[in-house]
Amino acid sequence: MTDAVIECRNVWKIFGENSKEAHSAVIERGLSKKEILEQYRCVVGVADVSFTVRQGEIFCIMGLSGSGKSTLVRHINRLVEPTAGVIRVANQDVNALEGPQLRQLRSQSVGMVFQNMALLPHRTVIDNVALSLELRGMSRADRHDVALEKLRLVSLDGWGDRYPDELSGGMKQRVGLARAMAADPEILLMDEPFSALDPLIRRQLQEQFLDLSKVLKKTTVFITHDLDEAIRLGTHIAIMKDGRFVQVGTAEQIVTEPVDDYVADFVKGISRLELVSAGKVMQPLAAGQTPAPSSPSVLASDKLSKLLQVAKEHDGVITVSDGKRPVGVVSRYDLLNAVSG
Ligand SMILES: Nc1ncnc2c1ncn2[C@@H]1O[C@H](COP(=O)(O)OP(=O)(O)OP(=O)(O)O)[C@@H](O)[C@H]1O
Repeated sequence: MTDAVIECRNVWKIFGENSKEAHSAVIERGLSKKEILEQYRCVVGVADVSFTVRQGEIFCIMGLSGSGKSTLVRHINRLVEPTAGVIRVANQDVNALEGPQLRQLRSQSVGMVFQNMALLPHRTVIDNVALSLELRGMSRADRHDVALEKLRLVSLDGWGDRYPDELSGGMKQRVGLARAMAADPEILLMDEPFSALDPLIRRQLQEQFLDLSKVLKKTTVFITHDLDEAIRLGTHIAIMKDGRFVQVGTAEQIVTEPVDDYVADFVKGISRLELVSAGKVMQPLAAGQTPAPSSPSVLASDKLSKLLQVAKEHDGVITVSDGKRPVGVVSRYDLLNAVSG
């Protein structure tokens, strides 16, 4: 599709001197990460990963430590070169970019936000935010205008003249976000940007980021260890293991249809109430079947929390409609089953 902003096709990253031989061996003989290490002294960072992120989407990548998340994401601005595969950003082959085009990709098209963003301690907050604009040669007045606007977006107006060590951890992260946005990149790569923060601040920053994302329509790849965060933010979620994508889908798909025990372990204990929809848990109506007219009705897109509310007030089955006509029913048994997973 034309609105794909990031496309990765069959990307492999194998670290080590014999990476090409190791890559051929893994393609021909399907060796595991462990076997590649033993036989070729190479580490598989990313194994045959393909994905597309469209304009305005937030693509979340999850996986245990060492599963390859950071290595994969760093291919997008070519901080890492692939052993094989193609990475396209805004229809450009990233690995074919040279000198000025590559610099442009890194400084203007793609912004990065990390956990513990390093701010420059001897610069004020506003001068930290305006850094990329200064490097581009923008005048002081103009870059301060842009930086002030970005500080406002992250609710830090009034803090521009302070120094980083006067700010809390959460405020520093917000300055980091404002700095990334001041460069106005089309793409944001976020590597666990909120994970060092306490849960309340983290939640606030997530909400702020979601709001900004809707307004600014940035295309984002977001690494997180926290499934709640991925569910809250992600248009799609990918689960990685040993360099591979084990499953890619919406939060609802990942939680209700985990493809294996590894994914099932990730989603264990996640509340389904705001995630799973009536359409997913209903029994479809058979041809000619009509639900009792007295049964209460919800929409197929309504979540389990809504079904529970309705079930508190009515004993019988609940009708599910597509907005025009009934398409299924949910019994108490179906509902309890869906809530307990
Ligand atoms: N420069 C490197 N040289 C050799 N191996 C590397 C290098 N960078 C990463 N690796 C290996 O690649 C694999 C993936 O690492 P990566 O840092 O991408 O994982 P991650 O999922 O981001 O982990 P974490 O959640 O801990 O940040 C690991 O086995 C790691 O040891």
